[in-house]
Amino acid sequence: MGSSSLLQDVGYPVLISGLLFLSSLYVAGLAIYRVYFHPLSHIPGPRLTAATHWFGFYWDVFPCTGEYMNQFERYHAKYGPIIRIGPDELHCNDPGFIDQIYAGSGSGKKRDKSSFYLNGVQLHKSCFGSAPHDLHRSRRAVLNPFFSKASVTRIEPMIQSFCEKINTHIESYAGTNEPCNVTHAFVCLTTDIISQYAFGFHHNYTGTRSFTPNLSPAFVAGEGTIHLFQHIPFLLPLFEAGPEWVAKIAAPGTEEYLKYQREIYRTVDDVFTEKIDTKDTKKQKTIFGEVLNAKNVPEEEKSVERLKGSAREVIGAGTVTTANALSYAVYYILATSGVMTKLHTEILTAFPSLSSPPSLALLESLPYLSAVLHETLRFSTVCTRLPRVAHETLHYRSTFQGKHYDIAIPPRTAIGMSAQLVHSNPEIFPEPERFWPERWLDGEGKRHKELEPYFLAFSKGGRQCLGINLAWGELHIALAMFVRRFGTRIELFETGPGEVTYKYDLFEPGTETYNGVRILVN
Ligand code: HEM
Repeated sequence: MGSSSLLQDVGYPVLISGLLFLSSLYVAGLAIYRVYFHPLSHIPGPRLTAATHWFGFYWDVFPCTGEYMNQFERYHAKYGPIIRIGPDELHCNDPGFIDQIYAGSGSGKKRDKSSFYLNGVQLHKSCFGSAPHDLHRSRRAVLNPFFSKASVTRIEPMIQSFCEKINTHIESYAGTNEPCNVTHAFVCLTTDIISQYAFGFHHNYTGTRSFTPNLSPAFVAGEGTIHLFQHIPFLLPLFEAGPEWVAKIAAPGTEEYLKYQREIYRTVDDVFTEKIDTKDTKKQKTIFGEVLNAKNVPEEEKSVERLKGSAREVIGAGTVTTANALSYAVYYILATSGVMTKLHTEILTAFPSLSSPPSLALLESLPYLSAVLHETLRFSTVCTRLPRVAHETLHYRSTFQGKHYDIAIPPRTAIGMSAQLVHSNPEIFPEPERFWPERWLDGEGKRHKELEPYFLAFSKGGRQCLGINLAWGELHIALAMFVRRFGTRIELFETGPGEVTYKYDLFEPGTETYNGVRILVN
């Protein structure tokens, strides 16, 4: 019997009903399998999260945006330290398990990234986007030397000169009663620094006193799409290949993100066609010049596609993160009684002459500056859950909130830990909502290291932030130069806690208003 005679016999309504019935049966069967027979079925958590990804979609994509993470605390309170937050994903809220989840390569343990997580950005040709452990290690080895402490020390004068440039603009606001947006100032600063270091040239975002244009709106919009693409990955290549006007209609603001991305790709093309000379070893060394010159880097790691991936990750990861932290620092220093006076006094002693900034090594030895920066990063952290996929079985055996748990997590399971939850854990950070730099200092005012194991701002292990030394360098130099120059002459302008309290998991903290931290200079 042909298909047309089958249709004539049963008719469309019956056929469609049959298909719907079979689909429902499949969906129900899959849900039952996931809840009762899946290798993770023994892990506690709400049934719906185990049964379907659409639960996460509901909280993170539609009708909510980036709010799934905010549910975890109450799930943990109900179900325990390790919970199932998706059919294939777990979340842990016990800081004692950090070293298991984020084990370093030195431990001999392998950690992949989860493909669901990476779907959101699809940076396949980068370290960040390399899911398998070994591939990640080999790619990271190429970039590691450029982010060592010694490399950051070499570019200190460059960092200082960009800081001086933005501070001169900020100075021009003095006495005008005109607010200056320091979030935008710091985004311009970090963008020019990382571009200069990567390519030996920059777009001069630090060139205008209004700090516009800057990449802040592009990043906010771009990060807003990550959850959608995690759930519906085929949309991302379409978005990236499509015209900017389509992006503008579909999700206003994302066209700016596309523009930024295309600009980076053009820059890498210019490097390859030698319009930009990164190989001139007499000039300041650049990341891409060094990679292309290196004899020990395999040729396939020098391909244009590979370097586009790296350029995107390095420029993307190295801008808004550090700029956010700097602007959060300014907010908390000005909003918390006594902090500016104490910090200004410490910095003045180490930095007596405005025209000769001290070395980074000296700045890093200042206990209160270090405490202020750590306390800032406790709030201004990458707020998403950063899952890792262990190759071995993980055994959680511990007492959590008075109850003993013995849970075996099968190999190749994605499990993450939200830095935001750890950083607001009152057992580790008493009065977590309070900005209190002294928690990082001992009774004599010296820095202690007791809280270091719970400091997750840069994540931990083999996939922790590649740019951690550069970030610390920029944070110390920029904040010290800013506070030295403006100290007690500045005040907040129409900036409340909504600007620095994040409500949404948009990778970078998603805040209520996105106006940025604004100040008046007297
Ligand atoms: C305060 C500033 C910064 C914070 C809080 C921060 C935080 C993080 C975190 C949490 C990760 C782990 C992401 C994951 O697990 O998927 C990460 C990765 C990364 N960061 Fe940063 N970051 C900062 C600054 C920088 C800077 C200045 C750079 C410079 C290039 C940078 C480059 C990277 C790269 C390339 C990765 C991917 C590393 C890999 O997968 O091996 N970051 N960062």
